[in-house]
Amino acid sequence: MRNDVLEVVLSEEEIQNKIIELGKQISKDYEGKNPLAICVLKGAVMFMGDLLKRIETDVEIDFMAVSSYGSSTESSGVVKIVKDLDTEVAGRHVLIVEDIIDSGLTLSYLSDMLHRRNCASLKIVTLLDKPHRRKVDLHIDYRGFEVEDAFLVGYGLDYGEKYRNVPFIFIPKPEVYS
Ligand SMILES: O=P(O)(O)OC[C@H]1O[C@H](OP(=O)(O)OP(=O)(O)O)[C@H](O)[C@@H]1O
Ligand code: HPA
Ligand SMILES: [Mg+2]
Repeated sequence: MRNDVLEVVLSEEEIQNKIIELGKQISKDYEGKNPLAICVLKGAVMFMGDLLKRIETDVEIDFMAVSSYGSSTESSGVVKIVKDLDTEVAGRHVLIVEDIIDSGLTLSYLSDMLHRRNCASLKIVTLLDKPHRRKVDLHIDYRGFEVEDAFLVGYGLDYGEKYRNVPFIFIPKPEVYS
């Protein structure tokens, strides 16, 4: 075990079992629809890879990179697009794949942008949801886990770009932030 873990919040097994469930539901809902899954980089990269393997219908993929946290644990409130999509979304069934929804600012910004580009439908799947932190109203179609109000890392989630490669999700010891 790593020595910077205060508490393991979700084990590798819990995460993977939940992804199997989400994959089944999404496969059923999108049967025959050829959806476009959009990974919100960088945090959603692990979840995207594991989830796609559990979706049984044909899916196309693309990536967007946005950033609002930088090396802080609080959203700056300004969503910066670092990389836009390569794919035309007009007329497509878009599924946004996110690791965590916290204030909701990132996804509210992205959803508005994709609606303006005239996608045929837009749904959101997130592995983690922190509903108590929400600053804007947001409809979430598929949710893995509701989590407590603590800054989490691992499985794609970072603090200052660290911990993304850890296969489980945890609360780090307080000294990590100092
Ligand atoms: O609901 P919000 O308060 O907007 O927070 C959620 C977003 O913040 C994180 O991304 P971040 O901006 O840290 O970029 P990263 O994915 O590259 O870490 C996370 O991956 C979500 O995209
Ligand atoms: O809890 C979190 N951890 C890492 N990144 C985040 N971005 C929003 N909330 C979080
Ligand atoms: Mg981050």
